[in-house]
Amino acid sequence: MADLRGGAIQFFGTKRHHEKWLKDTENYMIKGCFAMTELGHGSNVRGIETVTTYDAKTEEFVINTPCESAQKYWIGGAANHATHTIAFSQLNINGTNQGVHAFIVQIRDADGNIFPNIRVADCSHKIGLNGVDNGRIWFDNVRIPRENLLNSVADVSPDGQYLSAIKDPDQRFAAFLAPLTSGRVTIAVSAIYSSKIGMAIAIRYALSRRAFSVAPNEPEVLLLDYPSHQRRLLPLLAKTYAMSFSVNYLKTLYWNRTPELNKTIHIVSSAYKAACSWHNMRTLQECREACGGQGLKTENHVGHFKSEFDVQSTFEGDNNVLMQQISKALFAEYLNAKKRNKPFKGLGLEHMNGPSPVVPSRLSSSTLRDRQFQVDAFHLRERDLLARFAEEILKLLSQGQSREHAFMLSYQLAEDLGRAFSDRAMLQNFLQVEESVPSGLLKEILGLLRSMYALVVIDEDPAFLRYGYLSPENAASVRKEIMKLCSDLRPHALALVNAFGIPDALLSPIAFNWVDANAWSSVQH
Ligand SMILES: CCCCCCCCCCCCC/C=C/C(=O)SCCNC(=O)CCNC(=O)[C@H](O)C(C)(C)COP(=O)(O)OP(=O)(O)OC[C@H]1O[C@@H](n2cnc3c(N)ncnc32)[C@H](O)[C@@H]1OP(=O)(O)O
Ligand SMILES: Cc1cc2nc3c(=O)[nH]c(=O)nc-3n(C[C@H](O)[C@H](O)[C@H](O)COP(=O)(O)OP(=O)(O)OC[C@H]3O[C@@H](n4cnc5c(N)ncnc54)[C@H](O)[C@@H]3O)c2cc1C
Repeated sequence: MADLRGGAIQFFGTKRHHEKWLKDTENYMIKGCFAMTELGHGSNVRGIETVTTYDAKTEEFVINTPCESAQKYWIGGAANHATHTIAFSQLNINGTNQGVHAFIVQIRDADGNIFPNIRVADCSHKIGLNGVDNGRIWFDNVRIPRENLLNSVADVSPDGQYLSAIKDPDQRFAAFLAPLTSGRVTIAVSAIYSSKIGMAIAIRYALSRRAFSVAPNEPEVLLLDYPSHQRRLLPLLAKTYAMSFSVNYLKTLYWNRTPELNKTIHIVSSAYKAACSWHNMRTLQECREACGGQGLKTENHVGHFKSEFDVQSTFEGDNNVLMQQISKALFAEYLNAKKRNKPFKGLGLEHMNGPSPVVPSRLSSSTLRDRQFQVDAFHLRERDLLARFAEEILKLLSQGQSREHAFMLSYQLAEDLGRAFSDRAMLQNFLQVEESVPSGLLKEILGLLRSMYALVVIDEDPAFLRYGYLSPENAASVRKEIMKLCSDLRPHALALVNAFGIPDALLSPIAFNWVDANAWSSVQH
């Protein structure tokens, strides 16, 4: 995708690249694409098989696709339009593999003719996102100037010496991956935009659609007056609000990024991209079903959006793989603190430095709605899961397992921990927004939404019961309180979706007068 390519030149490139390529990329004289993924390797970037060598005689790099699994795959824009690509490849200098590097390669001329030694094919029809021409690229010993190596992290001198200020191959690799973060931020934001549209359509429809009377000669009941319908939609609305505040926080964090924050932004963007894209799919499915048959009409968006946005859990990093980055990073923080006897600092783990929170044995309605109880419950879960995860990893290591194998075997606690981290960070983001609002009705309604978010997270995660953070009686109280919160939020449902500020034109006929929209007079004759 052009924006990824432009970003890659900005991040991986240096002055010579910025001056030569950025302007033409921005004004679309150059149509770019981003060729990282291969048929054989997508998540495992370190495993890609494209190989680049250096010819000191001609001061050129030679890029080659050595086998069919090395063909670049899924490359957005490559099938029909892109003139240039950022090709990711192993760099082999004098027989030593220096790891993954990025190169600018022209693949078509301005008239769209494929360049010599380049082969391109289409990835064919997809279940969604068919507006993007995803393509496949083979490089047949393509020669490019030495200057086309994006050299912000490493360089090759004219006589073929490999030069890099980052000696540690892991950190050099990390530097090459850092630009992916902006795409993940974009996807997290975009996922919540589409969740908001789905919610606005489904709730507005539920405020006009009726089904069954509950007493003779009474009007049929509005869908949103069914407690069960409220239970299906309003917790998702609360989560959408929580994630909207969270992606705004992430955008600010990214916008104000510094090299020291790179790692934090990688972890938070991985967590939020996964959480928000999974939430979007779940929300769109529930909204689609809540609209009944109308949810299947493309013009009503909610169903169609599912196929368009399903890819968000995969591209820019598979969600399950990105979630592993969180537990890996938290384990490193745990070792750093415990083994070096240093306080936790960063990633919001400072709560680990204080005493373990105690959850009251009897959870009244006011306690369940109390922000301190909610924060304590989330802190307790994260703290306990991190300790359990670290203990399991250290035990496996002491039994002689490799680090990679230990992480592979501890996936259940890793997934629980990744979720606990993400939920707690989002609750913090929500509370920051709520605290910034002056007392009054808006603050009260935000408090209801925040409590709904926190209690639904507790209700949905078996860890709270599994590890004893809550008793079965307390878990039952949580469930009852959610029903009460649905009834408290019901009167504000329309205002809450209107507050998203989505222009009517971006909603769909069933969000308005769907009888008129389907009247004979509106049938195209
Ligand atoms: C430039 C952008 C401009 C704007 C963009 C707008 C875009 C709009 C989006 C819509 C269009 C999308 C189209 C789709 C495009 C694509 O899909 S592009 C291809 C995407 N592919 C991936 O995301 C690959 C996913 N895999 C990885 O990222 C990595 O392989 C990995 C799984 C994260 C790492 O695996 P591994 O080999 O196990 O290495 P580790 O040991 O885990 O990591 C090494 C160290 O590097 C650190 N690190 C990893 N990633 C980053 C990062 N992004 N930023 C910073 N640091 C990173 C990691 O934490 C490790 O550090 P240490 O633990 O300290 O060693
Ligand atoms: C529509 C679309 C557009 C795209 N655009 C681009 C683009 O422009 N440029 C580009 O470079 N790429 C692009 N991609 C590729 C995308 O980035 C990859 O699909 C993604 O990184 C996942 O890699 P993969 O498809 O090889 O899946 P794999 O990595 O093979 O993953 C398959 C499954 O294995 C699981 N898995 C993988 N590793 C592990 C592990 N260590 N532990 C447990 N489970 C694991 C994953 O969770 C997943 O469920 C695009 C993809 C699509 C579908």
